Amino acid sequence: MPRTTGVRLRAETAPNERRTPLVPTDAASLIAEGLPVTVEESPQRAFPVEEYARVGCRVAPAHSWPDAGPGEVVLGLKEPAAPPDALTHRHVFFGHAYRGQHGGPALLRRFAAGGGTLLDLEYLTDDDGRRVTAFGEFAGYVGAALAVLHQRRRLTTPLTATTRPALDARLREHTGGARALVIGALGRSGRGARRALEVAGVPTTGWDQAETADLDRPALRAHDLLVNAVAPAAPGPPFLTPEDLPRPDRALTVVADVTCDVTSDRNRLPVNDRTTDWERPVRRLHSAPPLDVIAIDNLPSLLPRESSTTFSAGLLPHLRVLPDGSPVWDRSAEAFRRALATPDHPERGSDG
Ligand SMILES: NC(=O)c1ccc[n+]([C@@H]2O[C@H](COP(=O)([O-])OP(=O)(O)OC[C@H]3O[C@@H](n4cnc5c(N)ncnc54)[C@H](O)[C@@H]3O)[C@@H](O)[C@H]2O)c1
Repeated sequence: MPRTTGVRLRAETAPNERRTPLVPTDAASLIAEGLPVTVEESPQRAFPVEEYARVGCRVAPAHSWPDAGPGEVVLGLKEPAAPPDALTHRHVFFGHAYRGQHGGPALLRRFAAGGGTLLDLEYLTDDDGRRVTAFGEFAGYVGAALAVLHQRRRLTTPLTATTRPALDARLREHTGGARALVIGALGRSGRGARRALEVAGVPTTGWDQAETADLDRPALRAHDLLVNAVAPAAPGPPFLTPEDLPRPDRALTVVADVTCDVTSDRNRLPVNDRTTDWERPVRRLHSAPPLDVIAIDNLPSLLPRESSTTFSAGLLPHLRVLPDGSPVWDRSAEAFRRALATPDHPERGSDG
C-alpha cells in the first residue's frame, strides 16, 4: 500500500449530483494538519471551486484523477466514470456493489483489473457497526417532503436544489389533510422523514422491524402516504403486493421509496422496479384508485450544501487519520476484499 500523500476530490459526473463528501472548511482542516487536498473543477458541485482554492486546495481539471499520484486517495460519492476501466488508486465513494445491485460485479471487475482498492463510504463503521457518516437523515426528510407536496398538488417540476428553510416554508403553507406511515422509522432516514411530516403537520405512524414482522396490510393501506425508509438486512415479504393496488379500500395514494433498492433482491416494494428523477419525480403505479411513487436515488442532493456539510463533518475525523490507517478504514477494506473474492455472489450481510 503506497504512503498516503494527499486527498483528491473528484468531480462528480452523475446528473444533478451537487453534493460533495468534503466541504471547503473541512478541506482547510486537512491542509492545516499537513494533508494536501486537490480539488477537481466541477460546475455542478454546490461549493464553487474558488471556495476550496481560497483555503489552500490545489485545483485540477475535472476528470484528471487517473493522473493522480499513487499515494493520493481519490474521494468522490458515486462510481467514477470510465474510461479508465481499470482502477488503480485507493478510491473512497459509495460503490453500491456488495449487495447484489446492478453494476456491482462490473465495478468490482474494474478494481480487479487495476489492482486498486475501494474504501466504500457505506462500510466505514465504528466498533459497534454503526456508520460513521451518512446522508440518510436528509434523504428521509426530502423524500417525505416531496410526498407531502405531491399529495397536496404543490410539487413543481423539474425539481431543483433548495435549502432546508425554503423547503420547511413550503411544507408549512398547509397542514394536515393526510395520514402518513413511515417504515424504518427508527433509522436515520426514518427520523428525517418524521421530522418533515411534523413540519408539514401530517399525523404520522412509525413502524420499524417489530411492527413489520407480522405485517398489518389493512392498516398499511389505510394511510394516505407511505415513506419506505428501511435498510433490510435480508430479502423478505413485500410491503405492497400487486393485489393491494386495485383494492377499493386503499387510502394510500403516494409512496416515497427512500430506500430505492429497486434492483436488489431486498426490495420491499417490488411493485415498483425503477427509479424516478428530478425531471419526472413521480411515476403512476396504478390508476384506480391512484397510486404514485417517488423513487429518487439522490434525494439529499436536493439540499446539497446542508447535506454535504453534515456528511463531511462525519467523515473529517477519518480522513485525518488516513495516512496512519484505523480500524474504520480497515473494516471497509476488509468488506472490499470479501466482495472482490466473490464478485458474482456478493455477501448478504447487513450494511446498516
Ligand atoms: N434515496 C436516497 O437518496 C437515499 C439516500 C441515503 C440513503 N438511502 C437509503 O435509505 C435506506 C435507509 O437508510 P438509513 O441511513 O436510514 O438506514 P438506517 O440503518 O439508519 O435505518 C434503517 C432502519 O430500517 C429498519 N428496518 C430494517 N428492516 C426492516 C423491516 N423489514 N421492517 C421495518 N424496518 C426495518 C432498521 O431497523 C432501521 O431502523 C438505505 O437503504 C439507504 O441506502 C437512500
